[in-house]
Amino acid sequence: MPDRTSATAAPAASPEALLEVTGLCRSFGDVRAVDDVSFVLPPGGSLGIVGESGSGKTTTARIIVGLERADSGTVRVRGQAHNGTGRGRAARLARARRVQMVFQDPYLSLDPRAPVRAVLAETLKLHFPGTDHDARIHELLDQVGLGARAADARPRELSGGQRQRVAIARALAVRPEVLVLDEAVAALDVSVQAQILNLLADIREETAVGYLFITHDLGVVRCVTDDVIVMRSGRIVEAGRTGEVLGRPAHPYTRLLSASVPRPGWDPRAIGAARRALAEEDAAAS
Ligand SMILES: Nc1ncnc2c1ncn2[C@@H]1O[C@H](COP(=O)(O)OP(=O)(O)OP(=O)(O)O)[C@@H](O)[C@H]1O
Repeated sequence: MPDRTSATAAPAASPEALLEVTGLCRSFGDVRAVDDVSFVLPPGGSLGIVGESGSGKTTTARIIVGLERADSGTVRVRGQAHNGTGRGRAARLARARRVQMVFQDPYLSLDPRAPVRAVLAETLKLHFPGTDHDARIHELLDQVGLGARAADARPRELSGGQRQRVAIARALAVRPEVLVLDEAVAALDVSVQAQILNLLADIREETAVGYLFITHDLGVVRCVTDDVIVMRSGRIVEAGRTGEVLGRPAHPYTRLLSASVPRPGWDPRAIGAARRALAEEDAAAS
């Protein structure tokens, strides 16, 4: 089996990195939510973070966008420190221009009563005050496949997929370098999910924005990421090229995640076997 566990535990400092996370740690009481997490996202790359519920994916994402503080470790965007210092308004806006986040539920992140035009204008005014934003609003709607008519709709009048397009447009409004997508398609039905994933692939090609995809869905990871890290109990247990990690998982935990996905010819007993292998590995490690 390939050893993919040590390569990412301490990535070499890379002048080419778009996003570089090094030795990130965060505990809540006794819970080590994020435990020495390090990875590199290259410019225009797409990296998936997978793991079961509670493995530390969201806490990692929240630290990267500045919604949560780290106990230790660094986050750098194009070599510049992105966490820790600079809590003032200007520093917060500068951080937001570099890294934006799209959440699972656009209902919670969008004001349901504000027309889409106002949602986008608010973000544009905040980051680019004193300019006329009409043309940019139409450009953004076009970019996410919504017609100009959507500008006057309120989020509650839109479908789930359309709302998520608005949330993506709002994130793109500041021309971020990194987009963190936290279970961004999990609430959508599969056909709409596919449309949004296609849209995100097109946007990456057009803009060279880098993606950090937080998801528990290995199908999503397979579709839209180049590289993946697998988290368990706050730690990275495996990392590498997505096709290789999912095609030939090296760690018993990754094998368990993979065995848990129903597919043609799938035998649910594989889950039991994978669980036993993981328990054996845990026992040997303790
Ligand atoms: N604000 C908090 N206070 C206390 N514990 C927290 C807090 N945020 C996260 N945790 C704990 O940290 C661990 C990691 O949580 P996190 O949400 O990062 O995992 P996750 O992999 O994103 O899970 P999910 O897929 O369910 O969102 C969990 O044990 C969680 O209960």
